[in-house]
Amino acid sequence: MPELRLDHLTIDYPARDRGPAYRAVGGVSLTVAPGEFVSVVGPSGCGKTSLLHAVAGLVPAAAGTVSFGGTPIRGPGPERAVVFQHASLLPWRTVLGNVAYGLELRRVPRREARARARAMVELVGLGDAASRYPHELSGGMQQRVNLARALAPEPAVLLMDEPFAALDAQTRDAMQAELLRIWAASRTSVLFVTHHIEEAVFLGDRVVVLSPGPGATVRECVPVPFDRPRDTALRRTPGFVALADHVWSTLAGARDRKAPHERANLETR
Ligand SMILES: Nc1ncnc2c1ncn2[C@@H]1O[C@H](COP(=O)(O)OP(=O)(O)OP(=O)(O)O)[C@@H](O)[C@H]1O
Repeated sequence: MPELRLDHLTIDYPARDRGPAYRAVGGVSLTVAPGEFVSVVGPSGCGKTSLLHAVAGLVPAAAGTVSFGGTPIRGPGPERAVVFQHASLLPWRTVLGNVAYGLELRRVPRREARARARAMVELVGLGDAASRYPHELSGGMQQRVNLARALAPEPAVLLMDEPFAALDAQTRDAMQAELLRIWAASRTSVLFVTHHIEEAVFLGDRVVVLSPGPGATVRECVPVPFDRPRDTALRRTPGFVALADHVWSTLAGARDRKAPHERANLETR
């Protein structure tokens, strides 16, 4: 199975006037093994989304490379699927129709597309809502459809950009547990960008902490040693709290530990 590799990835944005380009990402090296779940955190504006977009093939590398299975990535490809924060479903299509849509675009025969879409809709727990329209769904249900739509073409890598940021805390917790269940069943690799440290630790095999921009680099790669499957009760264990605290300290670059309310302020934009 091929691995995703970022090798000294550098991302520049051209200046609006004649000034120098803005270096958002300044040489990030990272590998994501087949089936691995890697979380990415970093200070606001450090270049997390830019990094994800470069892996998706939506933003070019100014220097360095992104490759999948040894082949350089130069644009979007079917082996990589992106899940954004907002589901952006087609309002005139049902849940099933939305999930089948991407397959139909890829010229998968309609019957097969519907069968595969049906399986994905079941996988994300929306079997009973397959014929509903997006406006009849809660935010959490819409994100499940978004996830099913991304998974339907059976990508090798799932690129997720704060997919649960717009959800309330309870739904977010439920969706994290759901994502782990779905990931375990699909065994895709996941690169997951989030502002939320507990989320990064709960989900990931590793948490990659980026430094502040401009020119963000990897400050630390923190292994997450907790067994799987992970239960939501894990979040309350001393080991989890200590690891989340370590990630937070690394992110803040601070030696002192801040009070939880200060930490919450840092995690939100
Ligand atoms: N298309 C663009 N043109 C110019 N500058 C951009 C563009 N996209 C992003 N940037 C800049 O690059 C930097 C990194 O942005 P990016 O959105 O990747 O960071 P982020 O870590 O995902 O941000 P946040 O934490 O706020 O979600 C920011 O300073 C941003 O203003």
